[in-house]
Amino acid sequence: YTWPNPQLDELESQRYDRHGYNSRALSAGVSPCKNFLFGDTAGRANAADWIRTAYHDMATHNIVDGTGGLDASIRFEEDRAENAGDGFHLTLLVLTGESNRYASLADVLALGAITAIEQCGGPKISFRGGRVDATVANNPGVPEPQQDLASHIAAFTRQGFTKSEMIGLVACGHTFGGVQHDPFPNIVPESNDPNNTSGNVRFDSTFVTFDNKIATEFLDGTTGNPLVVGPEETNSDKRIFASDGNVTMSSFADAAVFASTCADLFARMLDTVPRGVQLSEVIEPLPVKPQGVYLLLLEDGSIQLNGEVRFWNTSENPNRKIQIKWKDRNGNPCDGCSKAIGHTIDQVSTFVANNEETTSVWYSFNQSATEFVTFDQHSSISKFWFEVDEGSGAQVADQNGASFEIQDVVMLADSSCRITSNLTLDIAIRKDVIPSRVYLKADDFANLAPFMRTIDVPPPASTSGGDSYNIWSISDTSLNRGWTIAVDVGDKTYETAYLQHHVFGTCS
Ligand code: HEM
Repeated sequence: YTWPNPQLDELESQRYDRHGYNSRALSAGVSPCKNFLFGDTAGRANAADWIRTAYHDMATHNIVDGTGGLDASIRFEEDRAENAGDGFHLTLLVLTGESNRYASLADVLALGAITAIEQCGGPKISFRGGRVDATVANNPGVPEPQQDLASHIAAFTRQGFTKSEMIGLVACGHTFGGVQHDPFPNIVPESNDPNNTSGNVRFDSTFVTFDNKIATEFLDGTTGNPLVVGPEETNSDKRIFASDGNVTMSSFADAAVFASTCADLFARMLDTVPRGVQLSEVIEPLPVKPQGVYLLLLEDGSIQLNGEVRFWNTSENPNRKIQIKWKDRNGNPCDGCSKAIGHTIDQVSTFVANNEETTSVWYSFNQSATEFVTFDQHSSISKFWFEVDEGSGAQVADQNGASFEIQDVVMLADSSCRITSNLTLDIAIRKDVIPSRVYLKADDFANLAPFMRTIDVPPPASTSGGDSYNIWSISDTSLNRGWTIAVDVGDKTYETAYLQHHVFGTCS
């Protein structure tokens, strides 16, 4: 995709910015893989809960009528017997906080599962974005261990999976985690282990690692999987795994076959959404990605460009020099529209999948850079790009000629300020446009899922702000999550970058 695309930019960041500089929160929840944020560390793991939650959320899908699928409806379904245990509740507690207007809770549930799998030894999984959060529960239909094989085959057929895909998906899921005593006392006896108060009995000997031991231990008879060696009535894994004469499970003795089969099945599981929901293309990392880019109208009348840029799959090079270059408001090249941008050795991040690490380096054109990028408000900016010199001549990084576009119709003025939670926003709007509406778009939450409110900004009593801009002002105490400022002009909407952590001075 082409930057800027606020939704895909945000999903790309949550998907790929895992460790180190500018890392997002999901990976911390499963680092290390045995991490469990709610006490009892030996028996449970967030990684297992996040994967199980994604499956149970999806498992209501009906391929015939198109209802159900990965849509975060699990939050209305937690009290059903088929959703026994507190894993869903605990998962939602963590993952809700990562959702926002661009990343639905359902997208974050998918990302949580992908992060857990990829980071804990699993293969890279294709991720598409655009899931829509349900507002009510779906029909029940998550398989339960005491049900017979015929009903499990029927349940997976309804979800869109064949019998061998059912065997695969159960094995891929059950390479993580286990069964706890509390929700399943008939399957797992009470535990006296002070380190494992949930009494969790694991599906395989490596319960926080993606590997094919779920299959090899089943095949060689050493498995302790409580859904294989437990009471016959609830041995659903035993019935499922053996349902094709062990053909599928035997193929998983080859670790590469297991990994590639699981990569496909997990991706299909996560892409199972209610009919009518349109998912994006598979989101790949942008090779050169600006982030947090915004314009600020300063009190001296100049405009400041703030932001950072990530160079994917790149390592440190002390000889590297990077320039940001830009064109003026009218798309014309301009003298002096070029500046060296800054980097320090802590501006490095990493991403893990397939047991391989990818390194990225970041450069800044903001407070942490040596100097700000500023320009005159009359000439302003319309697009920018980078020139990267690794020591052997400059290469252009401009999205294959498209450059990185930025609008200058609306931006925050530096005179904006705060008194505790009361923000006074001074909004600079270009004088040569006639806005039909100026409003804030503010993120909010209902039933653990994000939604957007709008707050209209009243027109200014008098005009000010220099030759090119008028200042509109509003005070608001409710902007405690992400927000943008939008301006409707004709049938176009201009919108600022998504502001969340902007630092305001205190109002005088
Ligand atoms: C017939 C189908 C299935 C049945 C009957 C089944 C049953 C169960 C049961 C009884 C538990 C124990 C839950 C607890 O004690 O908290 C469990 C855990 C788990 N299941 Fe399944 N499952 C099935 C399919 C799947 C699939 C398709 C996936 C994912 C692809 C999956 C992923 C998990 C994970 C990761 C756990 C571990 C949770 C933890 O340790 O907290 N399951 N399953």
